Amino acid sequence: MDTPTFPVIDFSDFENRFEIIAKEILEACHHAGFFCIIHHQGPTSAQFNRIFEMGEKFFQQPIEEKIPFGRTQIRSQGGYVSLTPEELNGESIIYNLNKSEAFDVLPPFGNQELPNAFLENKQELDTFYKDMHSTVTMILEALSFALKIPANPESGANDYLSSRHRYEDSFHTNFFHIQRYPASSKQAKTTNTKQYHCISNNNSNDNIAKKEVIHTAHADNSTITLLSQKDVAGLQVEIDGNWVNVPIIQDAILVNVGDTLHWWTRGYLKAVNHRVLADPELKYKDRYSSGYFINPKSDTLLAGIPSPFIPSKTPFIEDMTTGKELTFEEYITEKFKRMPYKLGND
Ligand SMILES: O=C(O)CCC(=O)C(=O)O
Ligand SMILES: [Fe+2]
Repeated sequence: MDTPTFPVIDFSDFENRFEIIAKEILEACHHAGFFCIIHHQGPTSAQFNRIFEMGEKFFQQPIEEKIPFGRTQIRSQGGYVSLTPEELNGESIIYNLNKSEAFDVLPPFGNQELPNAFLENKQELDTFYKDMHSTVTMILEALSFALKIPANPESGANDYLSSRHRYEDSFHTNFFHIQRYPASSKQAKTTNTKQYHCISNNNSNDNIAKKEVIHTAHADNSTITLLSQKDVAGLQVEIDGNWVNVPIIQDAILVNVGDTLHWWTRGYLKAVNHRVLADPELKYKDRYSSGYFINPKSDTLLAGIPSPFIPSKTPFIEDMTTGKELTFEEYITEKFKRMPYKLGND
């Protein structure tokens, strides 16, 4: 069998080519669960690089400067995720099981306390955030259309999914995760090799030595995630049981289905495992990536999408059979209860 290729979807002339693009998105979400968009109207690589520069400025400081911004509970909102176990006021800071440190930026209108590296570029950051969300809206509208969900009877918009992920409702659910994997020449030795537990199946024949994996195989919790990797490759996605390398394409944005959308569409749209391997370049160069994790409003019922593609009845994930339909808040609480170990919200 041929090795699957990574889906690339061209967003040029979006309005006129809407139906074609929508179909391609649906096919990619149904099959690969992962794709990248090119010629889109969202942030460019140059804009992402500016955000990575802000991250770099923050990360390169001594740990004492970063600790005051630490995230201290599994579900806490925003802030610094450390590479090593650290404490803030006697509480453990959430630290990364992967070989990376991270900073989670919340949507701009919530007044998150930000370190200077971000605060001094607040306006640029806010614009970037909004632009990212506009891209999310375009993708969700296209998906609603391709899933044949009836349009809004008042406005005619395909807003079934996007109206449940409105920018102005997103403060407590969405976050932008900026991540730095230090060059291996600078890495301290860590002994932690625990894996994320995730709901999606992992049928992979994964015989890669653990030491080469710098972000273990997992599916995201989100509805969808918008990802970007800078300069140093290494991201792989599991498609049809094969690990497929995700190319770095100038100005492309990666998109993937998360567990919430997988559950919500009863498995029609797939949250697939992905991981990061140490690329040879990582020896000398830090690797940066970012993820914008989109979640629905807390009271959104994750059931009953009026689409002919989606059977209305649960259950399909054995683990999560509860006998009743769940809101996002109930679903995520239930999910975290069942997960022996979970880091951050991604
Ligand atoms: O670093 C990457 O390229 C991927 C990161 C990722 O999958 C995540 O943060 O959920
Ligand atoms: Fe991920």
